Amino acid sequence: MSEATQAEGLNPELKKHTFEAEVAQLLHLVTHSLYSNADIFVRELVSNASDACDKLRFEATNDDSLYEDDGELKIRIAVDEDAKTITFTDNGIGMNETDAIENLGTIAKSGTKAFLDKLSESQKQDGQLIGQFGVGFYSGFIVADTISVESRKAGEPADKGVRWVSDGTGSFTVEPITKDTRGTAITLHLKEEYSEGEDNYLDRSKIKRLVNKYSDHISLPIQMRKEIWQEDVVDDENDDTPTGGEMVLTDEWETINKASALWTRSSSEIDDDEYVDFYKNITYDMDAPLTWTHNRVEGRVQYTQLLYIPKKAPMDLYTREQQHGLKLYVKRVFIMDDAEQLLPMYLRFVKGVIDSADLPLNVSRELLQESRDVKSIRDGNARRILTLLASLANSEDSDKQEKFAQFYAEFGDVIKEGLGEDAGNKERIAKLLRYATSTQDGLETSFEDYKARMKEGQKAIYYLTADNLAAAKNSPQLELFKKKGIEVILMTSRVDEWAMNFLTSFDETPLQNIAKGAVDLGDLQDEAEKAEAEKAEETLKPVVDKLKTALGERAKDVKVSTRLVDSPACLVVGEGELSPQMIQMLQQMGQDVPASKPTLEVNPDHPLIKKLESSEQFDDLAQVIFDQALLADGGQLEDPAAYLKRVNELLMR
Ligand SMILES: Nc1ncnc2c1ncn2[C@@H]1O[C@H](COP(=O)(O)OP(=O)(O)OP(=O)(O)O)[C@@H](O)[C@H]1O
Repeated sequence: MSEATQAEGLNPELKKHTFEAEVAQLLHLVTHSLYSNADIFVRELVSNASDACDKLRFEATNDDSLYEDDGELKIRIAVDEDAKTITFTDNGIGMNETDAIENLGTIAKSGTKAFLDKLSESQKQDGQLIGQFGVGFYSGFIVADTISVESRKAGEPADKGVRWVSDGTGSFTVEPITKDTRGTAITLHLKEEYSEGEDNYLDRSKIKRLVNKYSDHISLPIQMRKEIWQEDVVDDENDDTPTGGEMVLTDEWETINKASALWTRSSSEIDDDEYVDFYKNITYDMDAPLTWTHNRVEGRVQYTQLLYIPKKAPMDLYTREQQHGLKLYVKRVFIMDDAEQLLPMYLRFVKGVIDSADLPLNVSRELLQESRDVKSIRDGNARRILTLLASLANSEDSDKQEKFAQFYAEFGDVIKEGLGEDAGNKERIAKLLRYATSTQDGLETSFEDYKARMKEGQKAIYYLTADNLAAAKNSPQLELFKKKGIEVILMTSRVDEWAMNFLTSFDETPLQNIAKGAVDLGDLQDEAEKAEAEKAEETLKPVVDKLKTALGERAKDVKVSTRLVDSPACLVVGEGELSPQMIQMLQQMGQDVPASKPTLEVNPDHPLIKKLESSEQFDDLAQVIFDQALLADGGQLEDPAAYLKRVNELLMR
């Protein structure tokens, strides 16, 4: 702490102190780098005043007399245009001389000191960066050339008050004063440039706006003197033309914030209407939310989460520029909107508020990205939302089931992205997924339901991806499964194939895409069938070889199929390879995907394949069979005109 010296020629009790070296450095940075963020002083001083009230409330739990018959904690902001000052007054815990010297002359937090030391010269010019750590009280010096603090500590006599004054350069003075009221009044003597023109902080409406923007949810009343509209009084009896009135300041104080942070209240005291109103307030959604969850989370980081799931997906859910994330508060002080670090991408539709006392007040987006505390909040939020969804999905209550169905119709595809993004929650996400199947049309079969219906001896969950339900149901790949009465999950959304790359099993049962790799029905295939397949492979070998030559570069290979019943042929890609549709989709999205060729599988029992062997138009027929297999798979022909020409020629024979 600084050495006190007697200031010459002034109050004999006035003592001059020099700032701790780091404070002087910080003050220099604050005034030189933060001028473009000048507004923050309002937030910082209101937040300090609110903290001081919180501290008093806490101390008073053991000693009621600290309230000194003034238990109504509040913050007042007064503007004096003549003196060019703005004063923040609170009736919180207050400070005595020792406190003032200690708290306003040093930097208490070791982290801030370390941060300061690490900054390079150019970084010190960077307002964003400087704003990251708690500039707190010192932010007042961005706009003020002198700050005077008058304070008296709760429970101490009136003559133990203190006046602390500084111009924010190298030193400050303290002197004893008599102050009847408990608490602190901080007066900023505004610099010329902040008391006129665009940046005029003497403008009451500007201060009100800033309080509403940053501190609306401070749970104490923040008051300003009430202004009323005074009509111009017309004296001239002969002339009653209105000449316009003016705003007049009254002696009455009015509360300018809502003074209640919904999320800080216990959920048992909040009714549904309040939750819905608050949601509408923060989202501008006209509709009520589908559901919400409100919790105090204790653990490594303590925070309150109030998370909402909207009823409808926004138009821009899939555009990259979509604003998402939660509102972040630190100790009820608004920090930022759309804090995207607080939620994983696949939960970008969730709205709400996070309030943590463990994050620094001046936390920036960059800092959020690196913070372990933020990661732990993000993980907590993801788990909480997935649990909420699971409780809807598994509920016996038809209302909740209906809500889940509504949710799934709007956001089902987005949460599938989580399979790739959030490996830790893959199982939880997989449990929420619902599909149509070859035996059930509605989007309602879960992997769990499917497993419960699996045939005896079935070792895998079979699924098929296609562009739409009709294409999936008519897919040649499905024929053998239909014949054997094996249910297959039909996935028809664009993200399915991509998402399923990340999910290879569910609850220890492997998941198998029936259009990829060899069909392995395991115990569901009997010995006789296997023997027959081997025989067919042998007899058809000359045709298969000839097909390979005819198709050339188009097919990777040609094989005798065991999965076809009614169709002559189908296309198959290798295990782990991308389907032709997926390749096409990625290419449309501008991604550089290496082309990979499918294998043509032919049905040895189909008349068309049988006819091939002796056909004079072998080559044309081979191309047509390949093209049709591609069409049946939902693919697009490279040369539709050539295909039609071939088909027409064959028809005319
Ligand atoms: N209105 C006030 N009443 C009582 N004490 C105050 C008041 N304003 C500031 N102080 C004291 O001064 C200290 C320094 O304030 P400052 O805003 O610089 O840091 P902080 O509030 O501790 O940190 P941060 O602002 O980053 O949360 C506070 O910790 C508090 O002890």
